[in-house]
Amino acid sequence: MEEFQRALSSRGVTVASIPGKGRGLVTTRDFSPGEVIICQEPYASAPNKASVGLVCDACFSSKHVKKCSACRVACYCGPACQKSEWKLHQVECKALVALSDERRKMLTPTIHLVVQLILRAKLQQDQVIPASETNNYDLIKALESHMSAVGEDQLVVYAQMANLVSLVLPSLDLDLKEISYYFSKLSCNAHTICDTELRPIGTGLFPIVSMINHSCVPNSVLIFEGNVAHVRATESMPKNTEVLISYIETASTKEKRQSELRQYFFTCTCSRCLKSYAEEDVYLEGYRCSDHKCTGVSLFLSDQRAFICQQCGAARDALEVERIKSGVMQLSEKASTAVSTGNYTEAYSTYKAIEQVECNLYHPFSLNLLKTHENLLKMSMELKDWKSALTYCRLTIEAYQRVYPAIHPMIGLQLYTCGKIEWLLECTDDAIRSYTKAADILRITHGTTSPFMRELLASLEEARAEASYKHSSRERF
Ligand SMILES: C[S@@+](CC[C@H](N)C(=O)[O-])C[C@H]1O[C@@H](n2cnc3c(N)ncnc32)[C@H](O)[C@@H]1O
Repeated sequence: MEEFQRALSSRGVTVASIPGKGRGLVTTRDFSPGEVIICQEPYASAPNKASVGLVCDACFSSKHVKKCSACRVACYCGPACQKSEWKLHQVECKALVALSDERRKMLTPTIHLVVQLILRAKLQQDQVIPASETNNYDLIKALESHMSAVGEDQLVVYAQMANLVSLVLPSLDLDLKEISYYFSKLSCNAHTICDTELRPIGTGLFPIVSMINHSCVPNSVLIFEGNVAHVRATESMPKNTEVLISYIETASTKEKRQSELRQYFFTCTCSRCLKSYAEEDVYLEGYRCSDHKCTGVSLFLSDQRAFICQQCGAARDALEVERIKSGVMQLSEKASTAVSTGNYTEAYSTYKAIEQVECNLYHPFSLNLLKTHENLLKMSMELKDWKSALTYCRLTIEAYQRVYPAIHPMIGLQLYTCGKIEWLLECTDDAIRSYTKAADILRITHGTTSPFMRELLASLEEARAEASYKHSSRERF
């Protein structure tokens, strides 16, 4: 631990005991917005089901990926990644080749992650592969597992999964109880690895990042480049500030956030969660007043068995609301089927029907309506209907600005999409405005050096050049 703390202190952070939270990561110097607090490669990582075979197992790049010719499971983007993983994969490869087709099917991403973790630990202990002060087995051993709080049913699942791991690695003398601990550790310490546009592509265990506690009003953000974790400050953080990220989607009500956090065995006490009456929740899940001229929000009052508008007192029959909601559910199923079969025209018209019903049912700030607008944006983009796409993109940006803090990657990414659509529609000045706003946010959350950011900055330059060309042509003629 001393070596670990020494390595951290050179990065301007330390691990400290935080009342009510166990350990936490604390700054030992000032950090400004956009500064990288931690950058770390995973101790172990595995692509998710949708990305297996499409991304490199070593770096998660999706370019030039080829399968290992022996096991046909592991994938690499080139000789450098294959070589860097070879000592570990050599052992894994033999185990995979020996597996029957039936057993190969059991190799889920979580099992794969634990196999990687066990092999790295063993090879580091045998000094076959190097360990470092910030990426070694002692740090994994010291991670919180909450094993004593895990319920009976979950323990049975962990035991079954441990058994599967031992079937994949029969040549190792594995302690099944210890493997169950790994699964429990992963459940409260592993992070979902997302691509730059925040689509999940895998899971990884990062020993320093695992020291960071959660807040629903975080001061930092975790973004990945490939499978390398980057934690950046999203606000000014003076020395002695606890680094806080969000483990969950923060655009949801307190009840939903607390329920999602149960997997981590704590109750969040951030400023949002401490509010006894959260006005934002009322709007996020609220219904529209039956009088459409009224902007109030209706809440279900059980004693009156009706939804009552909090502004004008108008009542809405609970049974009628339930009937409309079940109609929306049926339409949603129809839309999902249309999406999965690639029938985007039908999906678009079904989401339009949902939007119409929801506009009459929910308050305009409702998360349900936001989801429908996100779906309509996706479908219009699939159909290359750029005008509709622009309408829905702008609507979602307005909603994101209500539900997220000003510096949030989701707002930056949506502004970037908006800029791209405006550019396609030849609305150059609008595109410049959207790209500029996107860059202002994303240079804080994503930094400036990744290919993704270079692409955004190049698009902004191109739009500016086009605008000044148009401007100068107008002056000339
Ligand atoms: C990824 S670890 C973070 C480091 C951890 N505190 C430790 O001591 O190892 C996640 C665990 O930290 C604790 N934790 C994280 N955020 C918390 C919070 N806001 N309040 C209380 N406990 C928290 C929970 O025990 C959770 O399962």
